[in-house]
Amino acid sequence: MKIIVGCDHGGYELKEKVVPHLKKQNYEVEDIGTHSMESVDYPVYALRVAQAIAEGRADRGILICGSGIGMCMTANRVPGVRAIQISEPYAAKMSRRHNDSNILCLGGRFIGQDLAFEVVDSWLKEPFEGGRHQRRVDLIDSLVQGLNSKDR
Ligand SMILES: O=C(CO)[C@H](O)[C@H](O)[C@H](O)COP(=O)(O)O
Repeated sequence: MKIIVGCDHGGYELKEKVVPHLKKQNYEVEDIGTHSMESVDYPVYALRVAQAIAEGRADRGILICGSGIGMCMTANRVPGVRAIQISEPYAAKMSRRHNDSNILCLGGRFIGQDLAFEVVDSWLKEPFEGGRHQRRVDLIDSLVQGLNSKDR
């Protein structure tokens, strides 16, 4: 599984811990930065990761900013992205089982290393259940397409 990871300055410290944690488990990881604590704008990184997921250049994305909220808002503007902002493992699992979430957004200022690892690991390992949940996930995209249709 290939995982693309992005962060802003608020998520940099946690990202620096999450990337080696993923590599240790033999995931293929692309780290698109940022690569320091210097202040940057989170939408730039969120969009890069979201586009990579939408275009199939990576299987999953992880975005980390101060709260994870701005990253999540931005990523969900890209069709095909189902980003979540959460801080606990059961929500991570449910977002996989029922929503087939493909980007996990974490708050580097909200969550410590151990809990972050637990959330990431639960999220990566949990499968999507499909069935009635696939119908509902498909509806998300079709409803958005309807909203964007010129015929409406
Ligand atoms: O986008 C965010 C909130 O949704 C992130 O937490 C940012 O990291 C944060 O807004 C950056 O704030 P700063 O005061 O510029 O460090």
